[in-house]
Amino acid sequence: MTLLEAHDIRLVLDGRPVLDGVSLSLRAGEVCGLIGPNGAGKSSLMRILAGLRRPDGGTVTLDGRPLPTPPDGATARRLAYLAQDRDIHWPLTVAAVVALGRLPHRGPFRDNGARDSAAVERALTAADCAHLRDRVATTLSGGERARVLLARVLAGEPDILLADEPAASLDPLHQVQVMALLRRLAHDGRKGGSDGRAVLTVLHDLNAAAAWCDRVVMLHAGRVVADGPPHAVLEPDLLRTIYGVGIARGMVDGQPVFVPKR
Ligand SMILES: Nc1ncnc2c1ncn2[C@@H]1O[C@H](COP(=O)(O)OP(=O)(O)OP(=O)(O)O)[C@@H](O)[C@H]1O
Repeated sequence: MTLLEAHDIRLVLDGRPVLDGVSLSLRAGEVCGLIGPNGAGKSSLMRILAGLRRPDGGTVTLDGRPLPTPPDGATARRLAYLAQDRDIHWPLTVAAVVALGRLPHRGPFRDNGARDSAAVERALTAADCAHLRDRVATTLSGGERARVLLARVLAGEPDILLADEPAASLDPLHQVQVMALLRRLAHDGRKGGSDGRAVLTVLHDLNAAAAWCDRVVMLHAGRVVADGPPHAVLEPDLLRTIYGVGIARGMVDGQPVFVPKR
């Protein structure tokens, strides 16, 4: 079942085509990786799918209806967006930053109720931030900040998560934890609500894309050039053409590995 769908999206910035006829559908129960070189248009597409930017052409639908842009309350409860930018500008405690993720559920002028507090606790634990709860968020390391901002979107308990490079500044343990978390979020939703849940995540790490994604969409120069299972999209000839560097593919302990060649 398709939850979120972009059809023939076009975006022009500073007179330059950034997205040129992009179509992509996100289905319930899947983790879909969005890959492609720097400047391919990945973040621009994510912002359009999150309802934060209007495209110059094409349509985005959520549950078959036009996506409100900017998102309304019902949309914000269903769909969350984790931006690539990991800055935290407010000198709030980590617990307070994560609690902001409940805003779509409780409104701006009410305190968190028991259900909100429980969701915040679950999110702090899931993103391995519980021990940071009383720290002032602006004093955290880059990786710690990244996990806190992930916890903030998880606290909103979204059905659809759009995550822009969620594991980019994380150490190997936390990379694995975060990718496993995204996979659980999408796959466990299959068993739960009738509509299910889904994750679309921008990744530069091809190993992570192969290990964790059900499907990979490759963007190049504002166009989708491949869309399919990881083994089909992460194909050495295509990777060399798109990235402009040879990338060796092998298997280690039953897991595909990708190594850019010197
Ligand atoms: N506000 C803007 N004004 C003009 N050009 C922009 C603007 N935002 C993005 N661009 C350009 O649009 C193109 C796509 O940018 P985008 O951030 O979507 O790429 P990306 O695939 O996410 O790249 P990266 O992997 O480096 O994060 C780039 O060439 C970028 O310079």
